[in-house]
Amino acid sequence: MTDAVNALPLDETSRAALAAEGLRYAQLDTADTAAHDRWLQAAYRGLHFAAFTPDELADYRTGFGYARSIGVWDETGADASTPVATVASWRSPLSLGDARSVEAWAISLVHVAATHRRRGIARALLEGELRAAHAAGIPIAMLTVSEATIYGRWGFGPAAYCADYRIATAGLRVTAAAVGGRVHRVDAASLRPLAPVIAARAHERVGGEVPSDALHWDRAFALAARTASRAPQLRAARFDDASGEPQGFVLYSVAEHPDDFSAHTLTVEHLCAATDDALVALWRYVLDQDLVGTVQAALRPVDEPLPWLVSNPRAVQTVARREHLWLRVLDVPVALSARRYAAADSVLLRVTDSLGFAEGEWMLTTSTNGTATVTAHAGEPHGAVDRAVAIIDLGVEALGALLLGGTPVEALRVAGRLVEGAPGSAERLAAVLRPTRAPHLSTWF
Ligand SMILES: CC(=O)SCCNC(=O)CCNC(=O)[C@H](O)C(C)(C)COP(=O)(O)OP(=O)(O)OC[C@H]1O[C@@H](n2cnc3c(N)ncnc32)[C@H](O)[C@@H]1OP(=O)(O)O
Repeated sequence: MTDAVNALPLDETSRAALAAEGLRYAQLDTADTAAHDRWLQAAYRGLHFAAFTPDELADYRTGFGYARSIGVWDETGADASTPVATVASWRSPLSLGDARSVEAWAISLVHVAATHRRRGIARALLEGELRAAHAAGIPIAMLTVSEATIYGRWGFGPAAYCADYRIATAGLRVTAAAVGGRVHRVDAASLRPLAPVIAARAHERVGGEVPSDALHWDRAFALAARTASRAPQLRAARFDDASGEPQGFVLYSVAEHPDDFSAHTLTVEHLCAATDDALVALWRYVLDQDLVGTVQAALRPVDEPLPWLVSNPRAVQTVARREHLWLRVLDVPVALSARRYAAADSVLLRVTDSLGFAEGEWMLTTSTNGTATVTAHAGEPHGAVDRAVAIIDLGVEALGALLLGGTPVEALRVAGRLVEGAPGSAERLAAVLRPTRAPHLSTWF
């Protein structure tokens, strides 16, 4: 059953727009098992995943039932009971670093069947989600995307980035100083209960993280029907600090090299560290494996200290770097006042938003203790503000991109995505937003 906190009312504007097209827009009744199964099959088929088996459907019905699942049905189609479009959403904390977080509306499983594309169905779904979340007082919407070309038009901007690394480990030494505590090789399944606990601690250290649900962790640990066949390949290690407290873990698999038994490839499936010591110790464990020539790790932080842990920084190749978490600000004062800031200053943000939620002039005033106040700037028209204030004109998608401090202000200025209303304003905003660690999201949702 959809969790009560996620059961926001259906958006009437989108319902009417789709009804005018002869389409029924409705919230899925997750108590109806057959309807739920058809919705799940349609949503995942829309993303080109293989069809679910009955066991897999049972996992997903239970594991994903908390979400608000919406479908669009075409009663004139050959299979009228299967939705031609889907979207799922739920309330979730979004980490902001410095042990802070803010509530956000997570949006996922957006799909429109190939038979119904380019008729405005996705627009109705997305705008419906944004209006529903805004009406419920949720300050930010967020998603991870299939294509980076889709969501900017609805005010989302890329706010956290990720990198894929490949490390040539032959002859490579880990030069980082040894840390206290120790790494234990363990059964993957034994780690499963600890994973969300350690992840929650790790997420406090960085902006951009979103807690994973139980089904996600079951899949990661090869305990779900969908991934059970991977269990024999899955290896695990746990890091305990000097007092014996688990502070990190790594899940990995090793693929044999067809010709060279000393050049296998180790893939880091998930490395989670709640402390610096855990991070260093787990990377040491991974990189020190004999008979491995290559280590690869995807979806890692862009500021991973890997090159600085080893004897040869060039052995660490960044094979991909891309945007990962997209944010859409719905309530500027709540979104901006939730995080900590790196410097004291006053910045007037003049935000344009075609959907209206974030439109306005907002005064961000930060103090030396890192806190901020954000108020609607009711005073002067453009250009007549206090000369001591930095002034930035920007669209809501640029505001989303900047929110966690992971997108360079200067790059947005050069690209014309923001405009200085007073000289030096971009540099001042960058100083205010600078995070300790690059924002990072270690999963998809
Ligand atoms: C958060 C997530 O779930 S990410 C997963 C997104 N889903 C997928 O990638 C699955 C495959 N793709 C699809 O299902 C569909 O093509 C969707 C959902 C991307 C788009 O659905 P549609 O109903 O065709 O979109 P709709 O007709 O409402 O188009 C709205 C706008 O988006 C644009 N658009 C639609 N698809 C794309 C695309 N793939 N790339 C760029 N722009 C697109 C349209 O041109 C239109 O632009 P406009 O601003 O000029 O009006």
